[in-house]
Amino acid sequence: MFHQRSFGSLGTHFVRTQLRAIHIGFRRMANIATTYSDPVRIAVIGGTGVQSLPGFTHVATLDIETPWGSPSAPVSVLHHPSSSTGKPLPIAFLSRHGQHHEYAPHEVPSRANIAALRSIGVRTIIAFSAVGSLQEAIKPRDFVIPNQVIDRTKGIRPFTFFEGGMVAHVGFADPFDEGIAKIVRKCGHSLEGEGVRLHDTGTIICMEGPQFSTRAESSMYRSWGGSVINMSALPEAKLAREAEIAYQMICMSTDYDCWHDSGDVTVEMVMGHMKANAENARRFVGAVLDELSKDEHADLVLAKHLEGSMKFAGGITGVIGRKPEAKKNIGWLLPGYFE
Ligand SMILES: CSC[C@H]1O[C@H](OP(=O)(O)O)[C@H](O)[C@@H]1O
Ligand SMILES: Nc1ncnc2[nH]cnc12
Repeated sequence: MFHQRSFGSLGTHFVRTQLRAIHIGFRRMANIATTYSDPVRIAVIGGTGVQSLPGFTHVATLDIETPWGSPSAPVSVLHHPSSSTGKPLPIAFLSRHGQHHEYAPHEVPSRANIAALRSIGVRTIIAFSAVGSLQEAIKPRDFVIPNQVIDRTKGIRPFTFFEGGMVAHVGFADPFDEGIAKIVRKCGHSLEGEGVRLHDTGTIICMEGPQFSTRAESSMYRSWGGSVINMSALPEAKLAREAEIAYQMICMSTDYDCWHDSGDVTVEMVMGHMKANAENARRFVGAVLDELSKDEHADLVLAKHLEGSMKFAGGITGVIGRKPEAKKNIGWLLPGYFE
């Protein structure tokens, strides 16, 4: 048993190393750059079933190391052919659960993900999530643009950049970005009738997982007014707020969790709906990027409304009390804020 286990882990390491080598080899063969000199302002985080964004021109793959470790995958820089400006719009794409869905929800390195995106200039994130529906009216394959979240994670995920000698308390009354949400809703409605059904608002219950909910929990969440349930909105949205990034989730319903008589949620169910509706998700994100690339949204995309907010939220620790390691890390995330 012992031998089997140690051989197994060596084997896994070997296979991973080989896969990485093959992957880097492909990147070289495909002539994909490993650096990108212009700032990238918009990122898409892909969730379950969205490990890549087909239909965009892949121009660079960035391996970024942060004080909080490596992100869940290399960050891809894609060019979106903007219909409004004519210039290609660079966007970053990051697969939340890794390139092959190897990170469970509680293992996703969210701090590294958000810090890595911020470090290349990202100020707006559109995050995808596969969710269970807690309301009859939200049918499988419907999209929901959430405006609230209830935290049912268990405190086992690192959830702040500010600790170890730098304290911050940032406002989180509205966990998503209403300015970005308005644009996302408008784009979603423009696709209605072409297979997209959209719910303009909703409350996400973000549970710990990785196991799905019990029937009692599912009923309780419904009685709380929850619209949908996932395992990924937090701490991602909180960390984005601390990084002064405008963050909006787009949820796609894949099941009725376990409260409904149509059958309990399974991974097959989630993946089946994600796969069947992938083209709608792609068209949806394309429409959102088209709209965000317009000059009139430049300040919104740059999250000017959040700029500088952490100087005050994070200025609570007296200069003498700031620990060098924490200061160094925060300096990496928000250069020049706390000198
Ligand atoms: C595979 S079902 C549970 C899984 O799906 C959702 O992932 P994501 O939000 O990344 O699309 C949910 O949050 C769970 O992680
Ligand atoms: N029922 C569910 N519970 C939690 N996360 C989910 N993601 C998709 N369906 C889900």
